[in-house]
Amino acid sequence: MSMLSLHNFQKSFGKQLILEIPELTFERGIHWIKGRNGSGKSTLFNCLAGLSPYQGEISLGEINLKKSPQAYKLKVNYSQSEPLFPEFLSGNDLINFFAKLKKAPAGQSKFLIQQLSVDAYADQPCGTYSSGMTKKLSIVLAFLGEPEWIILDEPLITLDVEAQQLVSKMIVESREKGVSFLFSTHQDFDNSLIKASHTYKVENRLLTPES
Ligand SMILES: Nc1ncnc2c1ncn2[C@@H]1O[C@H](COP(=O)(O)OP(=O)(O)OP(=O)(O)O)[C@@H](O)[C@H]1O
Repeated sequence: MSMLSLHNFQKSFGKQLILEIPELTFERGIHWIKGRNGSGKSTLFNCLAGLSPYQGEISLGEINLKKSPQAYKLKVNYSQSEPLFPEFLSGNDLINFFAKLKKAPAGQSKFLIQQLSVDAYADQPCGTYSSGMTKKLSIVLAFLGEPEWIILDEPLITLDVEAQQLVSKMIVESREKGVSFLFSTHQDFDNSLIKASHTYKVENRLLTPES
């Protein structure tokens, strides 16, 4: 399992510089990124997931995201804060698609959809889902395959308490199997659920370690 690192990283929208991270390595573990709304957490995650262009380098061990995007994306999974899925596709359509893309082991999709009770609605079109149902689907997609890292933007928002506990349990159990995590919250939450090993704050374009 490899470390995730940034080197001379900069992200701008037009002329506006949003983030500047000269050098940073995320060691294996569970990393909690804090920051107020608009500080740049989602922008950072979109870059780390390979969904948004940036300047500088992002690497997973020896795998450079710009040079080997497919190899990188096989090992780094992502759930967006408020995901939008095509409303005419069903949860099952997306799960089957992602399972192939991420080379999911046999039986994994079934296990995950049962674990989060997504099986109750996975045959319905995504356009009919509540925000909590959409969020649970996106969490299932983020766990598919054999990722080394899973990035979860605001993993607990819009979920009921039971689902929050299930997702927290999935994170803790996957960590025990060696998977590392980056997750964000814009407000404090009870860290005894997820047990983050490192915390950071996004502020003034910088990502500063807190512990
Ligand atoms: N596509 C875009 N074009 C221009 N500016 C953008 C774009 N996306 C984000 N920004 C700006 O980048 C900054 C960081 O936004 P970002 O969404 O990453 O913040 P965040 O910390 O994730 O907050 P939130 O929790 O509200 O999503 C904000 O000032 C935002 O206005």
